[in-house]
Amino acid sequence: MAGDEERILVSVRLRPVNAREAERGDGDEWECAGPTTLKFLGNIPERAMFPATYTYDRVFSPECDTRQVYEEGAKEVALSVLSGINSSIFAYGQTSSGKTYTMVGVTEHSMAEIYGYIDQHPEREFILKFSAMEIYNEAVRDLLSSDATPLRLLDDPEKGTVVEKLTEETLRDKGHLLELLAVCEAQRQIGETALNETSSRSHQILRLTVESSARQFLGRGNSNTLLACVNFVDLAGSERASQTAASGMRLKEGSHINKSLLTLGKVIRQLSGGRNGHIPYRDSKLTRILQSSLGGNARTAIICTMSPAHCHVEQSRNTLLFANCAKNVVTNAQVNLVLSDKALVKHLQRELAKLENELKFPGSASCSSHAEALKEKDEQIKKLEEQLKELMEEKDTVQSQLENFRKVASDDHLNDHKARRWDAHSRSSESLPRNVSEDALSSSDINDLSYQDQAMDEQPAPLPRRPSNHVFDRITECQENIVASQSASEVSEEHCKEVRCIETNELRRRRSQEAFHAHQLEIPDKETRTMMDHTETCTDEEKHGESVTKTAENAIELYACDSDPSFDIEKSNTEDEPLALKRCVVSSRDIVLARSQSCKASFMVIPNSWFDDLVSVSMTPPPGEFSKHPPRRPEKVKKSLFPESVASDPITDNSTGNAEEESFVNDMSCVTEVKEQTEKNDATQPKENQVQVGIDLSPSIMESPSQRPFDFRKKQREIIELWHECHVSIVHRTYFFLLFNGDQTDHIYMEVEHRRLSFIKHSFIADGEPNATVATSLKRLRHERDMVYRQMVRRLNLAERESLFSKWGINLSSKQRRLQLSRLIWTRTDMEHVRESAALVSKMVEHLERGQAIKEMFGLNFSFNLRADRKSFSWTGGYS
Ligand SMILES: Nc1ncnc2c1ncn2[C@@H]1O[C@H](COP(=O)(O)OP(=O)(O)OP(=O)(O)O)[C@@H](O)[C@H]1O
Repeated sequence: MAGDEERILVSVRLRPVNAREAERGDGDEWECAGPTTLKFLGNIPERAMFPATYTYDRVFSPECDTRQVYEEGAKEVALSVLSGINSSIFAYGQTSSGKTYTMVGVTEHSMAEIYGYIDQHPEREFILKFSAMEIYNEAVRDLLSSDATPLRLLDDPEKGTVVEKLTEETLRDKGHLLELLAVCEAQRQIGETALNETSSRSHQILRLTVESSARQFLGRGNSNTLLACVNFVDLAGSERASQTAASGMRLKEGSHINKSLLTLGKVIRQLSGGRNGHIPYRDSKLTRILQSSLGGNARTAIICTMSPAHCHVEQSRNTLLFANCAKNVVTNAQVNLVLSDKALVKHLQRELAKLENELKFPGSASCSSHAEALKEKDEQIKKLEEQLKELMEEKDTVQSQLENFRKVASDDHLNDHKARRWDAHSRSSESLPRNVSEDALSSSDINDLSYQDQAMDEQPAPLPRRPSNHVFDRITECQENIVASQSASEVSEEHCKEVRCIETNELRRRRSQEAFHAHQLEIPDKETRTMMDHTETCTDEEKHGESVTKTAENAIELYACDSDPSFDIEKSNTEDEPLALKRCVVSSRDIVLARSQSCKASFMVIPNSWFDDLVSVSMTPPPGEFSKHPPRRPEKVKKSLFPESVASDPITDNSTGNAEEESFVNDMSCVTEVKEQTEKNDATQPKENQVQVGIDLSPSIMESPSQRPFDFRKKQREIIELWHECHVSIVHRTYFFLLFNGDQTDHIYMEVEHRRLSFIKHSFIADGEPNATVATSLKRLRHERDMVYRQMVRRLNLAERESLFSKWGINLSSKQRRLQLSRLIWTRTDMEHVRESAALVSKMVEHLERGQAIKEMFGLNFSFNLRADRKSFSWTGGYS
């Protein structure tokens, strides 16, 4: 319990002149000028440093009896023991000044009052214990024991200094106490000095311990006990040895007495100036034992006794100086409450709760620094956790890319193998659509294609013809290859086909019939074969040839580029026309669009099943395996794509199988063209079939872009809407949006994009309801948004991010702001939103700046798993 600071109660008692002094006529040097003032009556030398008057808490004149001294100078302090407060009463003064005389009286009065208090408080149970010791020649002796063996002092962590084996008698009653006091008096070292015939040669400490508890709580386990002790200390004389004419034993006693008193003086002086520095309690037995009473947990009263004699003026002044110091000493007495086990548990629980509360709500200054340190550490941990999370996400992304890369490599290996097989077959005799996945194109594939281009440029030779008797064998083999590779390269394989449309158109003029026939041959089911048989037996071959030629011409018109200055179709003769067309397509875009990875690029983010219908045609298994790999709607597709009006072409039948050229012939590429021609040539063809294959064959779509004015804005808006509906890659959207800005040369690209998206859109709902590819597409889109979300930290500083958040209406105080933003981009189709989305995504993707990105990027692969030897997009490094 917290105590109150108070100063030592210091009083001075001036004893009467004794017989010796009176006999010498020595006395009356001092006068009690008031209850607190002592005045020196003698002459003070001019240069003397000591004052004439002294003020203390109480000054007792020679006329005051010990009762008054007790009442006014000790009682309050002494009786504190009944309240659980330690207390000490000292008597300090030179020999024969009346210390023992005073302390005996004070002790007796205190004991009497204590017992009187006990008698007045029957509700409490008191236990009184008494012990007594003396310190003689710096040895502690038990005054209640006949054994004069010095006692050791021990340091107890709770009690402080304790005297080992000191007898402590539990008082039965007041009479018992008086008996013990008598024993102490008898045991105390007494000797005769020149000043005192019965001089106390030791420091005596009588200790009464009072323990009290409320009777009503006794035995319940929750009672509180007050425990304190009061010391009555009768010090040995503080005089100098010379003044007592000491010699021999007395001189030795004097030196020890003075040692303890000297230390006591040091301690008092030290304490009087505050608690700064070292307090030499341990320098003497006296100060060690009384340490708690000297500026500690005790109330203290010092009664300084002095002789009025002139001959003792110097000692009297020393006593007064000691008193002056003592009155400045501050003590901090506390109530000593001893808790029962149960009460102790309760108390400890309260303390624990208090400490926990301080930790939770650090309000005090002592806790604030710890709380700040904890907060700082928490923030550091949080940052590290975020960094770790981002690193883990990056790791997952890289791992995913690696797996995709491995998959592509595996596909490449497989497709290379197929390609080699196919090339072998092609070179040998036949010309069949190449169904090798573009997605899995290896560098050798690209080289092969380049070679093919070159070969075509240099050798626009007459179209080869295939022997009809090998057709179905080749189809079967091709389909086997396709089925085998389907699972590995399904996406790219299908996606490439659309772009092959563009490729194929270059050759349309010179080999439209072969290509057309090749597609016919890819429909191996019974109905198709019947149809083919029919066409082969058709006698109107010329008519059919014209029809096919017209189809090819339309296709060429669709992709013709008349804006390129290098293209001079008028200069081309008939044989050179394919070459000229090819040049047109190539030179107009500075790249062989047909050769690009554009198909994969654009379609990598588009689920492969968007093309399932068409793939089912190209991948239709041979008749014997049809049940294993049933096409989804082979009959409808077949009817749509290969109407009975399509007749066999003897040229096709007689194809010789130019491998390079045949590799350009793609089943899918022709599908659209054939559809166009079919639409035009066979007006009776049911519209139903067209819709069922998921292609919009409306005139607006099928019209060649070169044949109608180029309304860029309108087309752009339509494409943006389609992007949104088809959940197209936001990177693709961004690239496309930034690359194509309305140049005339952009026309064809936008037309292709528009048609592609229209086709995808219809594929989404080809079965009357959104198919599973929508979910796949959305999943990939979400993945892209996640990448954007992560890139924001790298590409944008805090200010830029906050500016963006504000611009996009994201509350700066909300959580997951970057995530919110990533989920917002490209979610609307208004131009302002589109521009901002494109700007943001381009910022996240390096090197994506208008003008810098060449337009061939339209055809590049925006996916993350491209082979290293291709120019590809990378989130971390732009294009590599
Ligand atoms: N106030 C007093 N009134 C009457 N007599 C007193 C008073 N004070 C002391 N005396 C007497 O003076 C004598 C010495 O007193 P006392 O023994 O108490 O001195 P002391 O300071 O204890 O000396 P020492 O240090 O040598 O023990 C005693 O005979 C005592 O009766």
